[in-house]
Amino acid sequence: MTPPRIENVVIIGSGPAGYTAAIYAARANLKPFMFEGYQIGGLPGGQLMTTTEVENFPGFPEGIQGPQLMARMKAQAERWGTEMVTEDVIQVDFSQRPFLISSAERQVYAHSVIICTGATAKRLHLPGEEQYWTKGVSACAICDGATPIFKDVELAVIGGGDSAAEEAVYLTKYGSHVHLLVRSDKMRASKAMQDRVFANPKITVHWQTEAREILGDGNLMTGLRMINKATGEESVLPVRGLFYAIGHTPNTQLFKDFLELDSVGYIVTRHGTQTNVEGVFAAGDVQDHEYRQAVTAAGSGCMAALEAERWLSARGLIQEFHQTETATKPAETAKPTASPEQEFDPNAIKHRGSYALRKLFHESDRLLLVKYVSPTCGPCHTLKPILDRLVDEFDGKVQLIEIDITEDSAIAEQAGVTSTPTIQLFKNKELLEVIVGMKPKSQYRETIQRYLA
Ligand SMILES: Cc1cc2nc3c(=O)[nH]c(=O)nc-3n(C[C@H](O)[C@H](O)[C@H](O)COP(=O)(O)OP(=O)(O)OC[C@H]3O[C@@H](n4cnc5c(N)ncnc54)[C@H](O)[C@@H]3O)c2cc1C
Repeated sequence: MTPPRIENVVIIGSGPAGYTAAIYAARANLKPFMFEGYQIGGLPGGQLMTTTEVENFPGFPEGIQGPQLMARMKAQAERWGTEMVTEDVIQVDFSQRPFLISSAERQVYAHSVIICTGATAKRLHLPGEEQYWTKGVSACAICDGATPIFKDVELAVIGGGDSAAEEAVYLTKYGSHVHLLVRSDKMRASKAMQDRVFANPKITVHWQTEAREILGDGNLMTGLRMINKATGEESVLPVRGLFYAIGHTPNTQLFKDFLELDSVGYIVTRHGTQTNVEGVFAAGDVQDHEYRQAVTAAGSGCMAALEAERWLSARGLIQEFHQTETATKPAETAKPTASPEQEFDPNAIKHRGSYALRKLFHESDRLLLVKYVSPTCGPCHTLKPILDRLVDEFDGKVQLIEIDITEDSAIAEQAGVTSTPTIQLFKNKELLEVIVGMKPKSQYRETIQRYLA
């Protein structure tokens, strides 16, 4: 029997920390293996897949969309030979060497592991929150506060700790007034932070107050319904922005039996990114409750890869993989593309744009999978490689058409698309099923199989 392959390094998580670790490990000829994640601890690409403009990542003076930034990091990690699978890790065993890392689809052995599973900002899941997320509602004032929609309007922050106090003060730079909603009759924030809040004439603290509902005009948030728990009185604040500062949950559930965690569940690291288990490193938000920025996560991802390489090298465990010529060659500039009419091939499996959709809708006798996406939609980026691979499994019986709703808004409106990703299945001009949002991979496969049967 062939012994199982043992990876030099497995990276768990694909936010800025994971991709940066992958770039460094791959360039060190370690050929890292990455579990990008899928659903359990956030999207592949991490938290920035849920935001729009990122204005503070160095190198992008004009700003960059979160999903675009992550796509660039991913491409860079892939270019240098990182092997990636879009799967969640569901179990690890750090008590044995090599370590064992398992997803629902495979088991991987590794001499070293870099954990970059990030943290998830806590949300209250209030009525209206889904609808107005990124349209007024945010979990990161430092990231989103300077966005034009928050300029010179009233804003609200929920929370009573240091982050809430800091964010309220920070937001006074942009908003006309900031309302701080504190659940109890005192704040947990340090005395110094509280003093800054109370001394700021642009902040009103609402004690013993809880938010109940986010109101909006269908497009943007316009208000917040809240209740004073002491008096029972309900009122509406005319705020155009709401920032949660109620803490983060680190994605460390998987590791609690093996790694030292602090009192709130973050991985404890020493001398950079080392955990209490030799050969296991942690980088990014999963071990940092203080800075929680893309650039600090990327920085610690770099440190973890360098530390893993040194650790492997000191123990003679490295199996080197040399770079291919393609990786080391600078990327070619894209060639000009032909018009949709010239490009259209009725027999192709994958298509893009309204021209292809119209032609296939009227002329194809195959099952059509129409995927509506938008450039700022994180889950859309995640779904792309998954559906691309899936339609290949069906030997040409399915055709996939991608519609970017920002380019083909009329088509999207006609199709009744209100959020992305939306998948519509058609056969012989008949709409068979609509799937909204990102679902488990098996659901897409089963749905296609059902209509092909
Ligand atoms: C709305 C919003 C806007 C933000 N804007 C900015 C900004 O403008 N500038 C800035 O610097 N920072 C911003 N931040 C903060 C920034 O996104 C984070 O600091 C950064 O993404 C942390 O990177 P990370 O790699 O540590 O983790 P994350 O980005 O959280 O990535 C974690 C990764 O781990 C994966 N994962 C989790 N569990 C598993 C598992 N079991 N198996 C496999 N994979 C798993 C997830 O799928 C994900 O890929 C923002 C955050 C939010 C929420």
